[in-house]
Amino acid sequence: MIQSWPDHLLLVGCGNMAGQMLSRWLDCGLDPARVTVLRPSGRPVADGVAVVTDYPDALPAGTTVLLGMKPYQIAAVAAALAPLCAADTRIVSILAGTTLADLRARFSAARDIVRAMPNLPVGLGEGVTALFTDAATATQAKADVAALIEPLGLVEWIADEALFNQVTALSGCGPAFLFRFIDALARAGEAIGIPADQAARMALATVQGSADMAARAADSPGVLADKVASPGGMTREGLNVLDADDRLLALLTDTLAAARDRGEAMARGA
Ligand SMILES: NC(=O)C1=CN([C@@H]2O[C@H](COP(=O)(O)OP(=O)(O)OC[C@H]3O[C@@H](n4cnc5c(N)ncnc54)[C@H](OP(=O)(O)O)[C@@H]3O)[C@@H](O)[C@H]2O)C=CC1
Ligand SMILES: O=C(O)[C@@H]1CCC=N1
Repeated sequence: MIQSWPDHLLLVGCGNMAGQMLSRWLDCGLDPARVTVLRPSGRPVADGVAVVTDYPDALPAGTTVLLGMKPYQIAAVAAALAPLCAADTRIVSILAGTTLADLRARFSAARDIVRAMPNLPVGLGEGVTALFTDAATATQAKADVAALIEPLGLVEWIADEALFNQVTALSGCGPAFLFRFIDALARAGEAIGIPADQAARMALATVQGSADMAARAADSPGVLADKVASPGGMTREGLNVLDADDRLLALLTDTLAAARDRGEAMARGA
């Protein structure tokens, strides 16, 4: 597709997550002169990107604002930013646990508000971003936001905001769970006698190769697992441990549920 970028993009906060999004956009051709980053530290971001430590007096017409600070900072940010917003200011929020209703209440002048939940691999164009908005957001704004997010990887519109904490648990938090898995696979290898550095290399490459293969395969991951397992062989014995009482499934379900519950608590202001 031919990428059409916002004329003006203001990032409020540019840390781990928004920084990855911006890095990918710049790699894909976004003109840095269109970007302003507001961050208290004033730390430089990238060549040509303006960094400010305070809000401008006004926003250029049609500015797209990416809210990329921590969720608990929304009240302070909205107090300073909302008076600068007009009907044509587009707001994209990546704040976990911050509902569209909350954003609409705080940015009442803005018509187009979209919740986005990216994950860290967006910096490679291999991320996942969930999107949600409501009927008040214009169709063109939805399309423009989707086009902005598209270079980051998989884009999934979520029909029901009630599922937003669930998808955040799966894909937003997911990289942390998978990094933990890779680490645990390596440490388990070490525990059964493989030198630590070799186990770390082998665990990472095994996960990378398996994910790449699963992404290209016609078979589902569940079927692929069975293809690795020779009847009466080693893999089946290992799978029997993971599968006993749905151990791995139960562990991951508990993991996602805990993350989801925290999102719901954050939405209640906890
Ligand atoms: N980390 C992740 O994997 C994901 C995070 N998110 C969401 O992204 C958001 C940011 O998380 P993350 O990037 O991890 O956090 P970071 O701590 O890495 O980044 C926070 C950013 O906010 C800036 N900031 C701090 N105070 C203010 C303020 N008062 N006004 C404006 N900006 C401020 C910081 O500035 P400075 O750089 O100057 O310190 C920094 O750039 C959160 O809302 C989180 O829910 C969503 C999906 C995944
Ligand atoms: O931990 C958090 O709250 C955010 C949301 C998804 C990833 N990081």
